[in-house]
Amino acid sequence: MADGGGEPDQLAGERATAQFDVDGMKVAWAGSRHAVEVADRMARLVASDPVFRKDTRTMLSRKELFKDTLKKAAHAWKRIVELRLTEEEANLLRLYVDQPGYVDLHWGMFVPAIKGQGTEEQQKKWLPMAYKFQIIGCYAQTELGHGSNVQGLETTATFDPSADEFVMHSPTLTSSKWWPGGLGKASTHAVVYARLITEGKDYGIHGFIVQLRSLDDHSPLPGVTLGDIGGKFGSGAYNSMDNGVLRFDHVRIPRDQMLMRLSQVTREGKYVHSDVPKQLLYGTMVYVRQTIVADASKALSRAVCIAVRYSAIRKQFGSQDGGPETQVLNYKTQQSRLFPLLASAYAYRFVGQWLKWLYTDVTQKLEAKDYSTLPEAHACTAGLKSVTTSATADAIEECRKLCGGHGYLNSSGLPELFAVYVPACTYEGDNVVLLLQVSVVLHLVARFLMKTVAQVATGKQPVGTIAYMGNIQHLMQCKSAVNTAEDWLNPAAIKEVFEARALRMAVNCAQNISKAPSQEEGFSELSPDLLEAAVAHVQLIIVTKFIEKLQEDIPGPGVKEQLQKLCSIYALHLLHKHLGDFLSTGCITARQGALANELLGKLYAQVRPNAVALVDAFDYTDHYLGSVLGRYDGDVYPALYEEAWKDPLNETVVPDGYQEHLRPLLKQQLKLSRL
Ligand SMILES: CCCCCCCCCC/C=C\CCCC(=O)SCCNC(=O)CCNC(=O)[C@H](O)C(C)(C)COP(=O)(O)OP(=O)(O)OC[C@H]1O[C@@H](n2cnc3c(N)ncnc32)[C@H](O)[C@@H]1OP(=O)(O)O
Ligand SMILES: Cc1cc2nc3c(=O)[nH]c(=O)nc-3n(C[C@H](O)[C@H](O)[C@H](O)COP(=O)(O)OP(=O)(O)OC[C@H]3O[C@@H](n4cnc5c(N)ncnc54)[C@H](O)[C@@H]3O)c2cc1C
Repeated sequence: MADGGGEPDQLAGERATAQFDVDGMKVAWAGSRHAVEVADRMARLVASDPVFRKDTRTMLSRKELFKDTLKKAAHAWKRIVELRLTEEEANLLRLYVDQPGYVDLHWGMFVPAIKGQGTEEQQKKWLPMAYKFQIIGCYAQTELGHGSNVQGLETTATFDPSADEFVMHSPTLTSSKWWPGGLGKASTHAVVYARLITEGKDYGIHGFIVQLRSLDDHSPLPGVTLGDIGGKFGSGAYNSMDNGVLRFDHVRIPRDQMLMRLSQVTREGKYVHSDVPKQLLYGTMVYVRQTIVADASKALSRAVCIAVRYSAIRKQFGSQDGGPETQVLNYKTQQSRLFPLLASAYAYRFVGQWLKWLYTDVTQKLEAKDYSTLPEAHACTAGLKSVTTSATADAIEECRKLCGGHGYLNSSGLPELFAVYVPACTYEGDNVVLLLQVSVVLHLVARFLMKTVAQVATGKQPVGTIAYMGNIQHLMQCKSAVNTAEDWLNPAAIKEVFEARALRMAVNCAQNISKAPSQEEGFSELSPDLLEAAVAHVQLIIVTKFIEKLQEDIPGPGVKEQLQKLCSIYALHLLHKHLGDFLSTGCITARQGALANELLGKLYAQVRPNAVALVDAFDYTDHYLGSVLGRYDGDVYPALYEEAWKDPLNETVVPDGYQEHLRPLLKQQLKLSRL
């Protein structure tokens, strides 16, 4: 339809200008042809099922929304069982249902916590029940008074040897468990983190499996107080989740419900710690942080897909001589705001795939009792979770603005996407707190290297993602050789300046900390700088993993070439954004910074004819996108128009409240005017 300026054929035209094989790009994005096929099948299965409709979700009351979530979760499970879906298929089906709910915590945290921290015997007992949904579990760690500081949790689990039981208790208001998803209304069980006390001694935080609700009528068990903590940011959005509050009043559980893989309490009440590092208690968080990084690319690519397609449809202003209006995607400002986000979506996708590999590798090593890579796994998951979620939340909001006024409508899908996504900056570790964890590692390495710089060639070399720091002698004094804008296309030139920037920032911090009266004071004083050093290090990891991805065989005409452009855009837009870091650490000159910006402009122009095809490669159904602006067919205006009429306000022509509030007001004003 061409009525009123809406031109769906516009997207067909955009697709025709693509200079690469979109199917090949789908494979590069998904990771394999098999992954494309399964994702496509599950997405279509969900999209074609009326139970999974979500177009009126933002108009539901909290109670209706929660009930709708229960219905969808139960229906999804029914389909998973009926169709005998594999674990991979079931996870994808749940992803495409796209409604946060208790199942996310059941599969995402309760089951992994038992797998990671339970003994074989405990796994045999609890996992089959969890796998069949005979019990529903959540992850109850955070308390009203303590979230980031896990060591500060107050809930107690005191061993009573006379009964061979633990007594779970919430001694203060601030010890109430507060936030756990699925806890408020749905869960029957929880893995509860509490201070273990035995023989009068406090042994710190440990995990316990606790039944909360009756399996007959779902009522809370004696001594257990449970509820939902209340409405959250945005309409629809994360309000489908029953984040909950939990208090214990001397609730007894059998001793064997303490998760005992890391440490045990004997029948007599003796505390025994096995030879595994204590930090494995945090293993579930490492697992989830890794999945959150992979999810960042999904959320970001959805927002970018909407903004790119709509920008190709939307037209504003004509040429001076009254010619047709211009697609807003042709404006250089729109491109310079949007294409770095498109490039970031691909960058996060590839770093997410790498992180999954790292996590699997570390897990295998842990099983073989090799704990050497645990700090690397912690620093990478914490840092990448922090940087990718913060950037993604900002990017979704930027995409909303890129869609102008219509982006602010719920029907654009962007307000809800933002509201669902933005707590990722807080949950599973506040992003600042997590970056500080990374900076501790960087500071230690930088301090060590500064001390041993003379013997660094013979000394113990840093490995993994901090290996570059071992190249300290070169990186502290190197000068970029870039002389033309095109020189910045060389991945080695990019890598060198990102490494030098990250290392110099870490070393500067370490030098300044060493001048402070104590390391603790120095660390506190310098913490804003340490955060920036950690960000520089994490951005280096993302850039490096993108470059490494391009060294792989990537089939499909033109696919690798497009990815090379996106990789350059990703790195150079960061260089442009953080120019102050690169200049102040002396890694590049002002002229080299200007050359990078010059190249960026050229790259945007090269991406422009491919932009729509690059978002098509994400392979999202209209159902999953949930946006009238991002429709595959580009038929935006009729859809926007139709969507408006679905609003409950439009159910009557004259609004409710007219008789009580509008009519008397209007009549009164009329009378006054006649006086
Ligand atoms: C089906 C598949 C789908 C899966 C997807 C599911 C996703 C579902 C999404 C649902 C949505 C939301 C879920 C949200 C759930 C939550 O939010 S759960 C609660 C999360 N809470 C936190 O993240 C708390 C953050 N705080 C911490 O992690 C720690 O307290 C902190 C690391 C900040 C500090 O730890 P401390 O022990 O107090 O202190 P330190 O002295 O700093 O550390 C001691 C040493 O331990 C090392 N360390 C710390 N953490 C880890 C870790 N995770 N792994 C390994 N090592 C760790 C640290 O480096 C220190 O080491 P050192 O002594 O220096 O060598
Ligand atoms: C939607 C949602 C779902 C959640 N789901 C769960 C769940 O299923 N299970 C569960 O157990 N928990 C859950 N949580 C809780 C979540 O893990 C915590 O909110 C999170 O870990 C942050 O802790 P906090 O709330 O104590 O923040 P705080 O630590 O109080 O943060 C407040 C401010 O202080 C700053 N700050 C804190 N410490 C430091 C420091 N050392 N240095 C500098 N600045 C600092 C932070 O950066 C932040 O700006 C959920 C939270 C949300 C929002």
